[in-house]
Amino acid sequence: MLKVKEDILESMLEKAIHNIQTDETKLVSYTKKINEINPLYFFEAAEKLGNRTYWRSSIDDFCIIGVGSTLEIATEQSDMNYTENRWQTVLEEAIIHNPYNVPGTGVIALGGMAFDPKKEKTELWSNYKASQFTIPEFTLAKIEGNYYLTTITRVNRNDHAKQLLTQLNAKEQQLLSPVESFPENVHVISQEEIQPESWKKTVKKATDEINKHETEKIVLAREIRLHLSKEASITAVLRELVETQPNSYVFAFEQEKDCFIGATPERLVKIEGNQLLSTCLAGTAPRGKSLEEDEKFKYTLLHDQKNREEHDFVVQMIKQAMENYCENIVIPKDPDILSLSNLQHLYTPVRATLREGYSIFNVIEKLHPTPALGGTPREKSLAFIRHYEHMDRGWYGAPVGWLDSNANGEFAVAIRSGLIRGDKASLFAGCGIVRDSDPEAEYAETNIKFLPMLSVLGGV
Ligand SMILES: C=C(O[C@@H]1C=C(C(=O)O)C=C[C@H]1O)C(=O)O
Repeated sequence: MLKVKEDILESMLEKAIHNIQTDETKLVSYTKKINEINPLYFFEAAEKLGNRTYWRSSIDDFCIIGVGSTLEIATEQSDMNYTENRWQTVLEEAIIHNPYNVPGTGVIALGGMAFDPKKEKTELWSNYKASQFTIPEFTLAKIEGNYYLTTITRVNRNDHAKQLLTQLNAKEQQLLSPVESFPENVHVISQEEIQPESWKKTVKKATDEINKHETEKIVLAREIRLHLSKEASITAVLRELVETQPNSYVFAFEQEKDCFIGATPERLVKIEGNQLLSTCLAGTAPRGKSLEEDEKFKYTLLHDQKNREEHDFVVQMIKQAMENYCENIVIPKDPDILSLSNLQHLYTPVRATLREGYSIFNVIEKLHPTPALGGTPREKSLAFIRHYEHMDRGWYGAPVGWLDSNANGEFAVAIRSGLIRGDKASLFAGCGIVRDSDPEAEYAETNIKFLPMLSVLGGV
């Protein structure tokens, strides 16, 4: 990876074009600080400049927006080798100017993957690959009160630096100009649950399977389909998610006319330098209507054997997975509570030091799917889901996130999410089934898990 000192994009472009001998292309990446800008205004202004990606962290003042696509790393293969190799090659050949040693700046890829590439893909997810990462043409990063704009251009030997620069400047101006009006949000006109009774029967089937000692935990998800009052404005939906789900990651991945969007509380992995953070999240209770009731639910959740067992499957699996690539693994003995707007979860943070030679790709591959979204044991529970679940999860329940050229990155598990397609939307929610799960209670739990998305679409 060649780090150049020139801080003028034009001379970088000229030099890159001049040095290209063959038919190859080169990435030129230039990062600068810019004045404060509302990320959602930037997102809105980008509407006509290609697919957009939005990511806001659950705990830090950290938001990234990607606009357009300079390069796609996409594959229908299920392992991460192709993506990792391609990403490494891209970085080795890139010319990068980034004077800020801040995670999330410089060359960055944003993307996600399918929950289970072995499950047949339906038309619903036709625009999303089994693994798809975008290196955007423009990236806005808002990090701890600072604003960084990165421009990434792909040049070939026939390009003209001045011409490229004029085009980039015009787009940049469009992105940074104030938007005239903020779009209005939609509301739900009609709502269809996909086979709820059959889903409850599948829950029963899962508990039978568990009682036969075939498996210990199986996570089952279901879908609701919405008809919206008009084509949804992704900016408007994001604005409401950001406001209503302060303790969650808010994400949106556009592909053509579709957008996978949500607000998930579940971190899969965060890597900064060699410090790794993961989260075990499983076990659910509603929020109380009064402080007293809320405390009661919290206490019951912390002491409920079924929920503790469901949670512990995740803790044990993540611990084991970490042992492959990490040292200094620190896991609290007992879970804590993570309170969200609509419900609360048992929560155990996992901290560790990533050993040298391992990357975020290795960790994702080992962790996904954790028993919070798949089950225990992994292969048997996945086989059950593949066979009996009447839906195409697509990217729901899978890792989504970002990584940068300094090997930092963060991925969340894409739950509390939905796929918006114009004036239609599919929302997804699931829950962990264990020995004594009751189909009606699990059904009720999934109804609460639909709420974060359903409410921002004006459905409640
Ligand atoms: C599967 C979902 O959530 C997962 C399942 C949970 C549970 O069963 O208690 C809790 C948090 C998540 O790990 C979902 O929201 O769709």
